Amino acid sequence: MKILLLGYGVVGSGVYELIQQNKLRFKEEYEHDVEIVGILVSKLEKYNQLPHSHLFSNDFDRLSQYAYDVAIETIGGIEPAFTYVSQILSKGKPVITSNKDLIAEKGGVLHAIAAEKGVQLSYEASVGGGIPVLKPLRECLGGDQINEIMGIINGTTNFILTKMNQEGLSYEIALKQAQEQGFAEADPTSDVEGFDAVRKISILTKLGMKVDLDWKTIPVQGITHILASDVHYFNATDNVVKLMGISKVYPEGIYTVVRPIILEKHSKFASINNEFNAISVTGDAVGELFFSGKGAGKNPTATAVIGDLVDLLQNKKYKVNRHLSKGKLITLYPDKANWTISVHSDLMTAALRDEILENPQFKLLGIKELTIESITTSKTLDFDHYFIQFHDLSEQQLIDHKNRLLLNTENHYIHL
Ligand SMILES: NC(=O)C1=CN([C@@H]2O[C@H](COP(=O)(O)OP(=O)(O)OC[C@H]3O[C@@H](n4cnc5c(N)ncnc54)[C@H](OP(=O)(O)O)[C@@H]3O)[C@@H](O)[C@H]2O)C=CC1
Ligand SMILES: N[C@@H](CC=O)C(=O)O
Repeated sequence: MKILLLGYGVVGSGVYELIQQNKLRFKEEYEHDVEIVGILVSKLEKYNQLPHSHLFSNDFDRLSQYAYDVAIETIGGIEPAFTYVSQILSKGKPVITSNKDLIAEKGGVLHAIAAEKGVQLSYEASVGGGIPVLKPLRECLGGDQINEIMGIINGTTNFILTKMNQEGLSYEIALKQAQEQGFAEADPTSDVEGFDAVRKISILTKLGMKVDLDWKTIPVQGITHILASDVHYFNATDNVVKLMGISKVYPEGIYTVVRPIILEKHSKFASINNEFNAISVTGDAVGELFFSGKGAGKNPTATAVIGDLVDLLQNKKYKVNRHLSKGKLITLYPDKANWTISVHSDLMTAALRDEILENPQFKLLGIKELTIESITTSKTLDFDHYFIQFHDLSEQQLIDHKNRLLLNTENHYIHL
Protein backbone atom coordinates (compact mmCIF):
# COMPACT_ATOMS: atom_id res chain seq x y z
CA MET A 1 0.00 0.00 0.00
CA LYS A 2 1.52 3.29 -1.14
CA ILE A 3 0.88 6.31 1.04
CA LEU A 4 0.98 10.01 0.34
CA LEU A 5 1.63 11.87 3.60
CA LEU A 6 0.40 15.48 3.71
CA GLY A 7 2.15 17.35 6.54
CA TYR A 8 5.19 16.34 8.54
CA GLY A 9 4.74 18.26 11.80
CA VAL A 10 3.97 16.79 15.21
CA VAL A 11 1.43 14.25 13.92
CA GLY A 12 2.80 13.66 10.40
CA SER A 13 6.33 12.87 11.63
CA GLY A 14 4.84 10.50 14.23
CA VAL A 15 2.88 8.74 11.51
CA TYR A 16 6.00 8.39 9.38
CA GLU A 17 7.98 6.89 12.28
CA LEU A 18 5.24 4.44 13.30
CA ILE A 19 4.88 3.24 9.72
CA GLN A 20 8.64 2.65 9.48
CA GLN A 21 8.57 0.76 12.80
CA ASN A 22 5.60 -1.42 11.84
CA LYS A 23 6.45 -2.38 8.26
CA LEU A 24 7.30 -5.96 9.11
CA ARG A 25 4.17 -6.35 11.21
CA PHE A 26 1.97 -4.94 8.43
CA LYS A 27 3.55 -7.43 6.06
CA GLU A 28 3.16 -10.38 8.41
CA GLU A 29 -0.31 -9.64 9.75
CA TYR A 30 -2.02 -7.98 6.80
CA GLU A 31 0.16 -9.07 3.89
CA HIS A 32 0.77 -5.54 2.74
CA ASP A 33 4.00 -3.73 1.92
CA VAL A 34 3.34 -0.30 3.35
CA GLU A 35 5.44 2.47 1.91
CA ILE A 36 5.36 6.26 2.07
CA VAL A 37 5.95 7.53 -1.46
CA GLY A 38 5.81 11.29 -0.91
CA ILE A 39 5.54 13.87 1.87
CA LEU A 40 3.99 17.31 1.39
CA VAL A 41 5.29 20.19 3.52
CA SER A 42 5.35 23.92 3.20
CA LYS A 43 8.96 24.85 4.11
CA LEU A 44 11.04 22.34 2.22
CA GLU A 45 14.37 23.62 3.55
CA LYS A 46 13.48 22.42 7.09
CA TYR A 47 13.76 18.83 5.93
CA ASN A 48 16.97 18.92 3.82
CA GLN A 49 19.06 17.07 6.37
CA LEU A 50 16.73 14.11 6.91
CA PRO A 51 17.84 10.71 5.53
CA HIS A 52 14.51 10.50 3.67
CA SER A 53 14.63 14.11 2.39
CA HIS A 54 14.10 12.81 -1.16
CA LEU A 55 10.46 12.08 -0.26
CA PHE A 56 9.64 15.72 0.55
CA SER A 57 8.02 18.25 -1.73
CA ASN A 58 6.10 21.48 -1.37
CA ASP A 59 4.29 20.94 -4.65
CA PHE A 60 0.96 19.15 -4.14
CA ASP A 61 0.21 18.92 -7.88
CA ARG A 62 3.50 17.12 -8.45
CA LEU A 63 3.03 14.73 -5.53
CA SER A 64 -0.53 13.93 -6.55
CA GLN A 65 0.77 12.54 -9.85
CA TYR A 66 2.60 9.79 -7.93
CA ALA A 67 1.08 6.30 -7.80
CA TYR A 68 -0.46 5.98 -4.33
CA ASP A 69 -3.34 4.11 -2.67
CA VAL A 70 -4.20 6.30 0.31
CA ALA A 71 -3.47 9.80 1.56
CA ILE A 72 -2.93 10.77 5.18
CA GLU A 73 -3.64 14.45 5.86
CA THR A 74 -1.96 16.09 8.87
CA ILE A 75 -1.63 19.67 7.64
CA GLY A 76 -4.45 21.04 9.80
CA GLY A 77 -6.88 23.92 9.23
CA ILE A 78 -9.38 24.28 6.40
CA GLU A 79 -7.31 25.40 3.44
CA PRO A 80 -5.43 24.04 1.61
CA ALA A 81 -6.37 20.79 3.43
CA PHE A 82 -9.96 20.87 2.13
CA THR A 83 -8.90 21.37 -1.50
CA TYR A 84 -6.34 18.57 -1.31
CA VAL A 85 -8.58 16.10 0.54
CA SER A 86 -11.57 16.72 -1.74
CA GLN A 87 -9.37 16.27 -4.84
CA ILE A 88 -7.95 13.02 -3.50
CA LEU A 89 -11.37 11.61 -2.58
CA SER A 90 -12.73 12.69 -5.96
CA LYS A 91 -10.04 10.55 -7.56
CA GLY A 92 -11.44 7.58 -5.62
CA LYS A 93 -8.61 7.37 -3.09
CA PRO A 94 -9.29 6.95 0.65
CA VAL A 95 -8.17 9.63 3.07
CA ILE A 96 -7.21 9.44 6.73
CA THR A 97 -7.02 12.74 8.58
CA SER A 98 -6.28 14.00 12.08
CA ASN A 99 -7.81 17.37 11.23
CA LYS A 100 -10.92 18.16 13.32
CA ASP A 101 -11.27 21.67 11.91
CA LEU A 102 -11.73 20.06 8.51
CA ILE A 103 -14.14 17.36 9.70
CA ALA A 104 -16.24 19.70 11.87
CA GLU A 105 -16.51 22.31 9.10
CA LYS A 106 -16.47 20.27 5.89
CA GLY A 107 -17.19 16.72 7.04
CA GLY A 108 -20.59 16.66 5.31
CA VAL A 109 -19.19 17.64 1.89
CA LEU A 110 -16.22 15.31 2.21
CA HIS A 111 -18.38 12.37 3.31
CA ALA A 112 -20.63 12.96 0.31
CA ILE A 113 -17.65 12.81 -2.08
CA ALA A 114 -16.30 9.72 -0.31
CA ALA A 115 -19.70 7.99 -0.49
CA GLU A 116 -20.11 8.84 -4.17
CA LYS A 117 -16.68 7.41 -4.93
CA GLY A 118 -17.11 4.45 -2.59
CA VAL A 119 -14.00 5.22 -0.55
CA GLN A 120 -13.32 5.71 3.14
CA LEU A 121 -12.80 8.99 4.96
CA SER A 122 -11.42 8.17 8.42
CA TYR A 123 -10.56 10.54 11.27
CA GLU A 124 -10.16 8.68 14.58
CA ALA A 125 -7.25 10.99 15.53
CA SER A 126 -9.43 14.08 15.23
CA VAL A 127 -10.99 13.55 18.69
CA GLY A 128 -9.27 12.38 21.86
CA GLY A 129 -5.76 11.95 20.35
CA GLY A 130 -4.77 8.34 21.03
CA ILE A 131 -8.09 7.32 22.62
CA PRO A 132 -10.16 5.09 20.36
CA VAL A 133 -13.58 6.70 20.75
CA LEU A 134 -15.01 7.39 17.30
CA LYS A 135 -14.79 3.76 16.26
CA PRO A 136 -16.64 2.56 19.40
CA LEU A 137 -19.33 5.17 18.74
CA ARG A 138 -19.62 4.27 15.08
CA GLU A 139 -19.28 0.50 15.31
CA CYS A 140 -19.36 -1.09 18.78
CA LEU A 141 -22.29 1.03 19.96
CA GLY A 142 -24.21 0.78 16.71
CA GLY A 143 -27.06 -0.98 18.51
CA ASP A 144 -27.48 1.54 21.28
CA GLN A 145 -29.12 4.92 21.72
CA ILE A 146 -26.49 7.35 22.99
CA ASN A 147 -28.02 10.07 25.14
CA GLU A 148 -25.03 11.70 26.78
CA ILE A 149 -21.42 12.38 25.90
CA MET A 150 -19.22 14.52 28.08
CA GLY A 151 -15.53 14.90 28.49
CA ILE A 152 -12.23 16.65 28.71
CA ILE A 153 -11.46 16.81 25.01
CA ASN A 154 -8.68 19.36 24.72
CA GLY A 155 -5.22 18.35 25.88
CA THR A 156 -3.70 21.83 25.80
CA THR A 157 -6.20 23.44 28.17
CA ASN A 158 -6.12 20.43 30.49
CA PHE A 159 -2.31 20.66 30.51
CA ILE A 160 -2.41 24.39 31.27
CA LEU A 161 -4.96 24.08 34.09
CA THR A 162 -3.06 21.12 35.59
CA LYS A 163 0.26 23.00 35.55
CA MET A 164 -1.34 26.10 37.07
CA ASN A 165 -2.94 23.97 39.77
CA GLN A 166 -0.20 21.48 40.61
CA GLU A 167 2.98 23.45 39.89
CA GLY A 168 1.77 27.02 40.33
CA LEU A 169 2.84 27.92 36.78
CA SER A 170 1.43 31.05 35.19
CA TYR A 171 -1.04 30.64 32.34
CA GLU A 172 1.52 32.01 29.87
CA ILE A 173 4.32 29.64 30.90
CA ALA A 174 1.98 26.63 30.95
CA LEU A 175 0.74 27.51 27.44
CA LYS A 176 4.33 27.87 26.22
CA GLN A 177 5.12 24.39 27.58
CA ALA A 178 2.04 22.94 25.86
CA GLN A 179 3.23 24.48 22.59
CA GLU A 180 6.78 23.16 23.06
CA GLN A 181 5.42 19.66 23.62
CA GLY A 182 3.36 19.82 20.43
CA PHE A 183 -0.08 19.70 22.08
CA ALA A 184 -1.33 23.12 21.02
CA GLU A 185 -2.83 24.01 17.64
CA ALA A 186 -0.81 26.15 15.21
CA ASP A 187 -2.95 29.03 16.51
CA PRO A 188 -3.50 28.17 20.20
CA THR A 189 -6.52 30.48 20.32
CA SER A 190 -8.44 27.43 19.10
CA ASP A 191 -7.46 25.56 22.23
CA VAL A 192 -7.73 28.23 24.90
CA GLU A 193 -10.95 29.81 23.62
CA GLY A 194 -12.60 26.39 23.43
CA PHE A 195 -13.07 26.21 19.62
CA ASP A 196 -11.05 23.00 19.30
CA ALA A 197 -13.23 21.36 21.97
CA VAL A 198 -16.40 22.65 20.31
CA ARG A 199 -15.36 21.11 17.00
CA LYS A 200 -14.66 17.84 18.78
CA ILE A 201 -17.97 17.78 20.67
CA SER A 202 -19.78 18.43 17.37
CA ILE A 203 -18.01 15.39 15.82
CA LEU A 204 -18.82 13.23 18.86
CA THR A 205 -22.45 14.38 18.80
CA LYS A 206 -22.77 13.59 15.13
CA LEU A 207 -21.33 10.09 15.46
CA GLY A 208 -22.87 9.28 18.84
CA MET A 209 -26.29 10.90 18.74
CA LYS A 210 -26.70 11.11 14.93
CA VAL A 211 -27.40 14.80 15.35
CA ASP A 212 -25.89 17.33 13.01
CA LEU A 213 -24.92 20.52 14.82
CA ASP A 214 -23.13 23.43 13.22
CA TRP A 215 -20.17 23.76 15.58
CA LYS A 216 -20.30 27.55 15.30
CA THR A 217 -23.72 27.64 16.98
CA ILE A 218 -22.62 25.71 20.07
CA PRO A 219 -22.17 27.94 23.15
CA VAL A 220 -18.52 28.07 24.09
CA GLN A 221 -16.44 29.55 26.84
CA GLY A 222 -12.69 28.94 27.03
CA ILE A 223 -10.15 29.26 29.82
CA THR A 224 -8.45 32.57 29.07
CA HIS A 225 -10.30 34.35 31.87
CA ILE A 226 -9.30 31.81 34.54
CA LEU A 227 -6.69 33.36 36.77
CA ALA A 228 -4.06 31.70 38.92
CA SER A 229 -6.05 32.94 41.92
CA ASP A 230 -9.16 31.13 40.65
CA VAL A 231 -7.26 27.88 40.35
CA HIS A 232 -5.82 28.46 43.81
CA TYR A 233 -9.30 29.09 45.19
CA PHE A 234 -10.72 25.93 43.66
CA ASN A 235 -7.82 23.94 45.06
CA ALA A 236 -8.34 25.40 48.53
CA THR A 237 -12.01 24.37 48.38
CA ASP A 238 -11.23 20.79 47.25
CA ASN A 239 -12.28 21.42 43.66
CA VAL A 240 -10.54 21.59 40.31
CA VAL A 241 -11.59 23.35 37.15
CA LYS A 242 -11.56 21.59 33.76
CA LEU A 243 -12.63 22.67 30.31
CA MET A 244 -15.33 20.22 29.28
CA GLY A 245 -17.55 19.48 26.34
CA ILE A 246 -21.04 18.21 27.07
CA SER A 247 -23.78 16.92 24.81
CA LYS A 248 -27.01 15.60 26.25
CA VAL A 249 -30.26 14.60 24.59
CA TYR A 250 -33.58 15.84 25.98
CA PRO A 251 -37.08 15.41 24.58
CA GLU A 252 -37.01 19.10 23.56
CA GLY A 253 -33.66 18.96 21.80
CA ILE A 254 -30.00 18.67 22.53
CA TYR A 255 -27.98 20.52 25.14
CA THR A 256 -24.44 20.99 23.88
CA VAL A 257 -21.84 23.28 25.37
CA VAL A 258 -18.13 23.74 26.00
CA ARG A 259 -17.12 25.57 29.12
CA PRO A 260 -15.09 25.34 32.32
CA ILE A 261 -16.70 23.11 34.90
CA ILE A 262 -15.85 22.89 38.57
CA LEU A 263 -15.36 19.31 39.69
CA GLU A 264 -15.00 17.96 43.16
CA LYS A 265 -11.46 16.62 43.58
CA HIS A 266 -12.56 13.03 44.05
CA SER A 267 -14.76 12.94 40.93
CA LYS A 268 -13.61 10.80 38.00
CA PHE A 269 -12.86 13.63 35.59
CA ALA A 270 -10.90 15.56 38.24
CA SER A 271 -8.05 13.04 38.15
CA ILE A 272 -7.53 13.43 34.38
CA ASN A 273 -4.47 15.64 34.20
CA ASN A 274 -1.97 17.20 31.79
CA GLU A 275 -2.58 16.37 28.13
CA PHE A 276 -4.81 13.43 29.02
CA ASN A 277 -8.42 13.45 27.82
CA ALA A 278 -11.40 11.51 29.13
CA ILE A 279 -14.77 10.98 27.53
CA SER A 280 -17.83 9.38 29.09
CA VAL A 281 -20.46 7.99 26.76
CA THR A 282 -23.83 6.92 28.10
CA GLY A 283 -26.16 4.70 26.12
CA ASP A 284 -29.64 3.42 26.97
CA ALA A 285 -28.53 -0.19 26.80
CA VAL A 286 -24.85 -0.14 27.69
CA GLY A 287 -24.98 2.43 30.50
CA GLU A 288 -21.92 4.59 31.03
CA LEU A 289 -18.57 3.93 29.34
CA PHE A 290 -15.45 5.86 30.25
CA PHE A 291 -12.59 6.33 27.81
CA SER A 292 -9.34 7.97 28.84
CA GLY A 293 -5.77 8.37 27.63
CA LYS A 294 -3.41 10.85 26.03
CA GLY A 295 -5.49 13.32 24.06
CA ALA A 296 -2.67 15.11 22.25
CA GLY A 297 0.97 14.68 21.26
CA LYS A 298 2.98 13.01 18.54
CA ASN A 299 2.87 9.29 19.29
CA PRO A 300 -0.64 8.96 20.76
CA THR A 301 -2.17 10.86 17.86
CA ALA A 302 -0.09 9.00 15.27
CA THR A 303 -1.31 5.73 16.83
CA ALA A 304 -4.91 6.70 16.10
CA VAL A 305 -3.98 7.50 12.49
CA ILE A 306 -2.30 4.10 12.16
CA GLY A 307 -5.45 2.47 13.56
CA ASP A 308 -7.40 3.92 10.63
CA LEU A 309 -4.67 2.70 8.28
CA VAL A 310 -4.95 -0.82 9.71
CA ASP A 311 -8.68 -0.75 8.86
CA LEU A 312 -7.75 -0.01 5.25
CA LEU A 313 -5.10 -2.74 5.27
CA GLN A 314 -7.85 -5.15 6.31
CA ASN A 315 -10.15 -3.73 3.66
CA LYS A 316 -12.68 -2.81 6.34
CA LYS A 317 -15.50 -0.60 5.17
CA TYR A 318 -17.95 1.29 7.31
CA LYS A 319 -21.05 3.05 6.10
CA VAL A 320 -21.51 6.68 6.90
CA ASN A 321 -24.88 7.46 8.44
CA ARG A 322 -26.50 9.81 5.95
CA HIS A 323 -29.65 10.16 8.07
CA LEU A 324 -28.60 12.74 10.60
CA SER A 325 -31.24 14.87 12.24
CA LYS A 326 -30.75 18.63 12.35
CA GLY A 327 -29.97 19.41 15.97
CA LYS A 328 -32.14 21.81 17.93
CA LEU A 329 -29.93 23.31 20.60
CA ILE A 330 -31.62 23.97 23.93
CA THR A 331 -30.50 25.60 27.15
CA LEU A 332 -30.36 23.22 30.03
CA TYR A 333 -32.34 24.95 32.71
CA PRO A 334 -36.03 25.73 32.81
CA ASP A 335 -36.78 29.47 32.91
CA LYS A 336 -38.26 29.50 36.36
CA ALA A 337 -35.69 27.32 38.04
CA ASN A 338 -34.97 28.45 41.52
CA TRP A 339 -31.48 27.20 42.05
CA THR A 340 -29.57 27.13 45.27
CA ILE A 341 -26.15 28.45 44.60
CA SER A 342 -23.35 30.04 46.48
CA VAL A 343 -21.80 33.26 45.37
CA HIS A 344 -18.22 33.89 46.25
CA SER A 345 -17.67 37.58 46.63
CA ASP A 346 -16.50 40.14 49.13
CA LEU A 347 -19.05 42.59 47.79
CA MET A 348 -22.42 40.87 47.56
CA THR A 349 -25.04 43.56 47.15
CA ALA A 350 -28.49 43.76 45.57
CA ALA A 351 -26.90 45.68 42.69
CA LEU A 352 -24.36 42.94 42.17
CA ARG A 353 -27.08 40.32 42.22
CA ASP A 354 -28.95 42.22 39.48
CA GLU A 355 -25.74 42.45 37.55
CA ILE A 356 -25.31 38.67 37.82
CA LEU A 357 -28.79 38.05 36.47
CA GLU A 358 -28.12 40.40 33.54
CA ASN A 359 -24.85 38.74 32.66
CA PRO A 360 -24.98 37.10 29.23
CA GLN A 361 -23.27 33.95 30.50
CA PHE A 362 -25.93 33.57 33.13
CA LYS A 363 -28.72 34.39 30.69
CA LEU A 364 -27.35 31.72 28.39
CA LEU A 365 -28.49 29.16 30.92
CA GLY A 366 -31.99 30.62 30.90
CA ILE A 367 -32.08 31.19 34.65
CA LYS A 368 -34.35 34.03 35.68
CA GLU A 369 -34.42 33.60 39.42
CA LEU A 370 -31.66 33.21 41.89
CA THR A 371 -31.61 32.19 45.50
CA ILE A 372 -28.51 33.04 47.44
CA GLU A 373 -27.84 30.32 49.94
CA SER A 374 -24.54 31.40 51.33
CA ILE A 375 -22.01 34.06 50.72
CA THR A 376 -18.46 33.06 51.30
CA THR A 377 -15.74 35.62 51.51
CA SER A 378 -12.04 35.30 51.55
CA LYS A 379 -9.80 38.00 52.83
CA THR A 380 -6.70 35.92 52.44
CA LEU A 381 -7.01 35.40 48.71
CA ASP A 382 -7.00 38.36 46.39
CA PHE A 383 -10.04 37.98 44.15
CA ASP A 384 -10.83 40.73 41.73
CA HIS A 385 -13.96 39.04 40.44
CA TYR A 386 -16.58 36.64 41.67
CA PHE A 387 -17.82 33.16 40.98
CA ILE A 388 -21.16 31.54 40.82
CA GLN A 389 -21.14 27.88 41.57
CA PHE A 390 -24.08 25.54 41.49
CA HIS A 391 -23.55 24.31 44.94
CA ASP A 392 -23.24 20.66 45.83
CA LEU A 393 -26.35 19.54 43.99
CA SER A 394 -27.83 16.39 45.45
CA GLU A 395 -29.90 13.86 43.51
CA GLN A 396 -33.05 15.45 44.86
CA GLN A 397 -32.09 18.90 43.66
CA LEU A 398 -31.21 17.57 40.25
CA ILE A 399 -34.80 16.76 39.45
CA ASP A 400 -36.94 19.55 38.04
CA HIS A 401 -40.71 19.96 38.25
CA LYS A 402 -41.13 17.57 35.31
CA ASN A 403 -39.14 14.90 37.14
CA ARG A 404 -36.41 15.33 34.59
CA LEU A 405 -32.80 14.79 35.49
CA LEU A 406 -31.07 18.03 34.64
CA LEU A 407 -27.53 17.79 35.84
CA ASN A 408 -24.88 15.27 36.57
CA THR A 409 -23.18 15.49 39.91
CA GLU A 410 -20.58 17.84 38.51
CA ASN A 411 -21.11 21.43 39.56
CA HIS A 412 -21.47 23.97 36.83
CA TYR A 413 -19.28 26.97 36.86
CA ILE A 414 -19.90 30.37 35.44
CA HIS A 415 -17.29 33.05 35.49
CA LEU A 416 -18.57 36.57 35.28
N1 LIG B 1 -0.57 18.00 17.79
C1 LIG B 1 -1.47 17.20 18.33
O1 LIG B 1 -1.31 16.72 19.47
C2 LIG B 1 -2.69 16.84 17.57
C3 LIG B 1 -3.00 17.41 16.37
N2 LIG B 1 -4.12 17.07 15.71
C4 LIG B 1 -4.44 17.69 14.43
O2 LIG B 1 -3.53 17.20 13.46
C5 LIG B 1 -3.27 18.21 12.48
C6 LIG B 1 -1.78 18.46 12.42
O3 LIG B 1 -1.34 18.92 13.67
P1 LIG B 1 0.21 19.08 14.00
O4 LIG B 1 0.97 17.95 13.45
O5 LIG B 1 0.27 19.37 15.43
O6 LIG B 1 0.56 20.39 13.16
P2 LIG B 1 2.01 20.95 12.81
O7 LIG B 1 1.86 22.43 12.72
O8 LIG B 1 3.02 20.42 13.74
O9 LIG B 1 2.31 20.35 11.36
C7 LIG B 1 1.68 20.77 10.21
C8 LIG B 1 2.41 20.23 9.00
O10 LIG B 1 1.68 20.61 7.83
C9 LIG B 1 2.55 21.29 6.94
N3 LIG B 1 1.83 22.38 6.28
C10 LIG B 1 1.23 23.44 6.87
N4 LIG B 1 0.67 24.23 5.93
C11 LIG B 1 0.93 23.64 4.74
C12 LIG B 1 0.64 23.98 3.39
N5 LIG B 1 -0.05 25.09 3.08
N6 LIG B 1 1.07 23.17 2.42
C13 LIG B 1 1.77 22.05 2.71
N7 LIG B 1 2.10 21.67 3.98
C14 LIG B 1 1.67 22.47 4.97
C15 LIG B 1 3.67 21.86 7.78
O11 LIG B 1 4.79 22.00 6.95
P3 LIG B 1 6.11 22.83 7.43
O12 LIG B 1 6.70 22.03 8.53
O13 LIG B 1 6.95 22.89 6.24
O14 LIG B 1 5.61 24.16 7.89
C16 LIG B 1 3.83 20.76 8.83
O15 LIG B 1 4.69 19.76 8.33
C17 LIG B 1 -4.11 19.40 12.92
O16 LIG B 1 -5.35 19.36 12.27
C18 LIG B 1 -4.30 19.18 14.40
O17 LIG B 1 -5.47 19.79 14.90
C19 LIG B 1 -4.99 16.12 16.19
C20 LIG B 1 -4.75 15.52 17.37
C21 LIG B 1 -3.59 15.85 18.18
N1 LIG C 1 -4.61 20.99 20.27
C1 LIG C 1 -5.30 19.77 20.50
C2 LIG C 1 -4.55 18.65 19.88
C3 LIG C 1 -5.32 17.41 19.82
O1 LIG C 1 -6.43 17.34 19.33
C4 LIG C 1 -5.42 19.53 21.98
O2 LIG C 1 -4.72 20.20 22.74
O3 LIG C 1 -6.23 18.70 22.38
